[in-house]
Amino acid sequence: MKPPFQQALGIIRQLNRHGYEAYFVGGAVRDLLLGRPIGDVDIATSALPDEVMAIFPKTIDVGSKHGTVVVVHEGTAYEVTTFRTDGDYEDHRRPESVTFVRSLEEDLKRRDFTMNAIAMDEHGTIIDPFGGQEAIEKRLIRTVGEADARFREDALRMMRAVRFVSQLGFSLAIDTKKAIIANAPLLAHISVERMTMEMEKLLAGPFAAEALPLLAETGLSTYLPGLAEKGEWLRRAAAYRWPWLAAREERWALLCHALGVKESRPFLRAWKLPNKVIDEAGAILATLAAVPEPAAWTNEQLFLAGLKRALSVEVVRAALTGKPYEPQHDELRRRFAALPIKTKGELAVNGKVVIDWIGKPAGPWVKETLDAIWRAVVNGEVENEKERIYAWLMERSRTQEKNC
Ligand SMILES: Nc1ccn([C@@H]2O[C@H](COP(=O)(O)OP(=O)(O)OP(=O)(O)O)[C@@H](O)[C@H]2O)c(=O)n1
Ligand SMILES: [Mg+2]
Repeated sequence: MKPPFQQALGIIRQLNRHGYEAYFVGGAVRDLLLGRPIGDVDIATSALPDEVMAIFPKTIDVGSKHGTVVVVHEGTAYEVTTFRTDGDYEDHRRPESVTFVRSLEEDLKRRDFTMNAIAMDEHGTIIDPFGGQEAIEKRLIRTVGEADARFREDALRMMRAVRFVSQLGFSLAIDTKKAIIANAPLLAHISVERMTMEMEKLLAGPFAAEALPLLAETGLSTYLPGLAEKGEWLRRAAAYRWPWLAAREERWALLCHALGVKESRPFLRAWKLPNKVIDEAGAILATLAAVPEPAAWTNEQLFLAGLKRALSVEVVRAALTGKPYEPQHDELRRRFAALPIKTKGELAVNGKVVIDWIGKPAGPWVKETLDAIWRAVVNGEVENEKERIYAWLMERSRTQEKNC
């Protein structure tokens, strides 16, 4: 058996030895069949949470009420979840209570999509009662059983469907798509945080250009933060090279640009993103506007942006225009390396030195003077050396006096 299943096999065997059924389930089995990199390995079992905790020496009760116990096995944590059907759904979010069942098939039946409802036993045998493998072969995202019911249970599944389109390049099965269109308003019951997690996976997928217009086509965008009026823009977002982007800040910046968002801050705040992401995406957009083409970077702009952000700006521009970003990146790296200083901290003088030289009490003039100094250094007008800067500063005040 392949890693990482091999490492978790001991848990399945141990449960089997105690007379319980146990299988690998969910995304890991799907990704194994797809030949994709495998994420977290999840295990489903007929053993009740207490029974699981009694068998394994190291367990963490992360939600035994919902059936989930974390088993720490050879240093790795695995979620082991008792076969269950979800109880009553309130507000179309995941349920308050669950009912434990003793059959695998009942457990698989409550899952979202057929490709996610496949199990694998300790011998690597696939158990696929709902045609998940067939859906994978046909590259289709199809709900297990009645689509309306699956989306009413947890409305976030509709976002998951479109996110899988972006990650896998699959299509939505006709009935599944129809049900999303019909149930899209239920998304209003879902917390922004959960929507944002799906949106970030969607934006990072290799097929984001196909998934974004689908948000508009299905009507989901009507219920997403700041996207209600952006249907036409989302359709046009298909033209951009989303997979070229490497960081979440770049993706959110491109989304703002692609949607014609005038003020990125309130838009990104509505998605409840961390301030660091909001700030960086805003800074990328501001610099993109200030530097209208790759050849237009001044030394000062490059210094202020720093190399990392400058590269982000060019990759976002490239994603918008479709022109390759490598030549711009090479040029920016070369120019940044040639800057005499990379940060203001590297300046040979500081505020205290300048106050000593000029002999005036501290005030806004200190920052103004330091700004003039780093600009002169970055532009090659003066060497980053104390005496040279002193001479340059004296010369500057002479000319300034003359001009007054
Ligand atoms: N709203 C949801 C979320 C999850 N699941 C089920 O729980 C499994 C694990 O959920 P999760 O890890 O959230 O998703 P994955 O499908 O594993 O996707 P990823 O690769 O992003 O983890 C899914 O495969 C699916 O069977 C579900 O039925 N409904
Ligand atoms: Mg998973």
